[in-house]
Amino acid sequence: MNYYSLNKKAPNTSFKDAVIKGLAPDKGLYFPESITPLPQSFFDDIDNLSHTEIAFEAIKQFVTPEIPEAVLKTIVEETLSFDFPVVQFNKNISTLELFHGPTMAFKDVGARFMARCLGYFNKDNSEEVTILVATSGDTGGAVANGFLGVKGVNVVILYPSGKVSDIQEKQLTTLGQNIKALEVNGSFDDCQAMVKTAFLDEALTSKMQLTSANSINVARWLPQLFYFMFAYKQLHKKYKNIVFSVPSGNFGNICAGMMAQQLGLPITHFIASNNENNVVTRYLKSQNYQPQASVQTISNAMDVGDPSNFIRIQEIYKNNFDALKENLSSYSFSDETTKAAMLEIYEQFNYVADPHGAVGYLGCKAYLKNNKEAHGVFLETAHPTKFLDVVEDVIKEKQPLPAQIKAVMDKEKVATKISTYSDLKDFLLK
Ligand SMILES: Cc1ncc(COP(=O)(O)O)c(C=O)c1O
Ligand SMILES: N[C@@H](CCOP(=O)(O)O)C(=O)O
Repeated sequence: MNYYSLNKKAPNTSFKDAVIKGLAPDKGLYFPESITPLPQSFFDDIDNLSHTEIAFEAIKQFVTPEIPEAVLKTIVEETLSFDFPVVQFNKNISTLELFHGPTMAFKDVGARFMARCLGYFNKDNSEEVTILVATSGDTGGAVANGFLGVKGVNVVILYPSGKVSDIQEKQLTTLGQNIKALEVNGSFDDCQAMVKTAFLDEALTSKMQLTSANSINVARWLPQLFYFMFAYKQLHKKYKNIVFSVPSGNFGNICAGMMAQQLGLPITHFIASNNENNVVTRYLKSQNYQPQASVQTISNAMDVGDPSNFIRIQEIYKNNFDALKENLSSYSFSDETTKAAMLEIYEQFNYVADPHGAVGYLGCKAYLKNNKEAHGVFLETAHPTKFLDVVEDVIKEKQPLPAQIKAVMDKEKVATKISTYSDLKDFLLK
């Protein structure tokens, strides 16, 4: 499959090149040249397909022939070595748990898939790649884990100082080897802007092959479309009118869901559930897209003021505001409302939600108020113990720690503090 740049000022390129470059030379995000819906028989037969068979069929057109089918099968099998269960709360609401991977957030799938694609492209170790990642909390840990020890790959993670949870910080600063962490005096948007600037800085790109493992990169972004198919498989016999509420920050996940819908998955509607970083909620009300400096919240991984992927969503809907509004609702919630929702979920359903999932739950409820016939699935995007302080404070109960969290708790943080783009450049050139 070939990809074009959404800035339309760079040549179209192959999947391989799009993955290795991350961002197009004109600073645009790559987007597939075509999207061919899957045959109806795929959806009719979905109950008989395993997760890996579903994933293979769904992503094949986007990555072949650069990744041969036999290799793709192995990549998908290795990527999806954990579960994606749906937990039903009642006849109107379910949650899809996306936190059963090694770093307990939904980023594990994209990071593991991309690591294997890059590993395949660099199988003869001919070219060293430096991966730059900006994280508001979870991408960093998932990428660190996914790329740890991968030959020929150096990973540099930028995270906003004091704005990620303690566990998230441990996950991205303690692995060592080919993983380096930079603690940035700024916000996630500052980290993301520095990364994008680096891609276009010839003084760097002439000396090293830089790429991204954020959802900018098509190999990190597209595998997220699997989740929506896995949920559909578990629910479609009971419910015909399925809507997804996606806790959103950089809008990669919800945009991947829209790609699943383009492939023919019968999703009735999407809900972008936001914390107070709500550029998209405001846009759907005013038709005026106004990114703003991010504010800090308890759902910190969604503290994004200028989401990268909204431009891909605009592309899917051909910049038609009415068509987008028909398929997407968006709501924004304060920390106080989010905490109240965490308590409500615990008391009513005996379920411990993390703050991001709780925002998704609230979005679901808001939409269902006027759409009572729908079944809402909110994505539980991270395990609650990644946000231990908030969760235990709200539900007033100690949480048992999963093995993945225990494994990093007592490790020593190693990070270099930086403040400006020139600090990043110096670090990379050292
Ligand atoms: C736990 C969690 N929920 C939600 C999000 C938002 O996802 P996206 O950036 O794809 O919108 C993130 C970060 O990406 C996250 O880590
Ligand atoms: N919420 C993310 C922010 C980056 O999102 P990405 O999907 O573009 O990597 C995080 O947890 O880091």
